[in-house]
Amino acid sequence: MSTIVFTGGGTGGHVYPGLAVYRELPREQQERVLWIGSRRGIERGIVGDQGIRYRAIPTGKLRRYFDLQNFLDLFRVAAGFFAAFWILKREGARLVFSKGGFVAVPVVAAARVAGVPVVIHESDADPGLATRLTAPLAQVICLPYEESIQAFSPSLQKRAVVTGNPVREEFFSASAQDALSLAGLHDEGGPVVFVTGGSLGARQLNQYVGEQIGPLTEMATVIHQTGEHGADMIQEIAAAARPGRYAGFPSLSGEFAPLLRRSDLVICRAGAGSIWELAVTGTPAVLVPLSSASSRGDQERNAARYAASGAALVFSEDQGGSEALLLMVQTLLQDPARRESMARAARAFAGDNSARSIAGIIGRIIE
Ligand SMILES: CC(=O)N[C@H]1[C@@H](OP(=O)(O)OP(=O)(O)OC[C@H]2O[C@@H](n3ccc(=O)[nH]c3=O)[C@H](O)[C@@H]2O)O[C@H](CO)[C@@H](O)[C@@H]1O
Repeated sequence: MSTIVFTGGGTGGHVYPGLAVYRELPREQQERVLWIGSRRGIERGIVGDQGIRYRAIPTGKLRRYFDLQNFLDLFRVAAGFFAAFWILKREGARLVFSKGGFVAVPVVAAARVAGVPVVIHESDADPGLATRLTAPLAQVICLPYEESIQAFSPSLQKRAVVTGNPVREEFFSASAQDALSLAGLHDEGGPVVFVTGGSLGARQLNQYVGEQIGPLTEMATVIHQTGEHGADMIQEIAAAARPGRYAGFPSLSGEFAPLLRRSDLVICRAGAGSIWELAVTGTPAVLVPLSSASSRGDQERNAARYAASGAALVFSEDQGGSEALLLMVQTLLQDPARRESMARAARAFAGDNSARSIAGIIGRIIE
């Protein structure tokens, strides 16, 4: 029986939506899935935990600036291409589904040469480099928004389908009840603020929490996901928090969806996956996008697009420091009617089950 190959990695945003699609496939198709990722990327652990077969290939980063590493990486990408080609042939691959990230580029190129149909999905409002490189090789290009189509040439636009962003099933079904106990806290029934920096954590959010943990925990119970790089600060922040009102974690897994459901407000980066999970759980948010000075600016555009729906507010560095953010949080926590209208806007934004639509596209191609 031929294999369905999933690929994608580098950050959680290029892995979790792929898992959401995987889980919507019929069981007999799930059993045929193999994930191709990198040797050391975040995807290896996440995919491995799901019991999905995994093969690693060499990968190189695609930088937009000049660096001597680029030459080395060219060889790594070429090695990745041949490794992927060999895997696709040996497995008798029937289809490749790419969730993007650098590792996906040689896999999609190999699929094209091997004559294997490719479906790709882009999460961000405007396509990243990997999507721009792989779109011409794809049979179907799945995009989050109608206006995302404009980024492609007229011939590629014909292959584009607007699917929204796939969110894992647990975000639809999670219950808020007992969520705080999963974080080791007693639920007093008061407001809960969840601060999350996305799959890699966010130093800036960690700094804000560190500076304002006293007043924040006077207003609410605070759950804080720091990223691995912030693990060392958790103890110090906990010591400055009101007792019983703070729990910090480098990363969360099964607790994530229930905690989103229980939260009255989330403060987070504006990664595409994070935004769609907020939408599905109907959780009001303050988005603090990674600035265009330190990224390609996708989070600023994601944030602006989502905030325009009324589901979130955007806080940017030039609005002030942690005191200004605290004020915004306080204003929202004191206004339940406003949060209720934000929650309604969020749920309306989420729309249909995107993972199911993409699984349907895959199913029709491999029929
Ligand atoms: C710094 C960076 O490059 N960020 C990009 C990355 O964000 P990032 O990798 O953070 O991705 P998203 O915000 O899209 O999704 C984060 C995912 O990680 C999960 N999660 C997070 C923390 C945790 O402890 N446990 C956990 O499971 C969330 O549930 C979510 O599914 O990919 C996104 C999608 O292309 C982009 O929009 C972001 O700009």
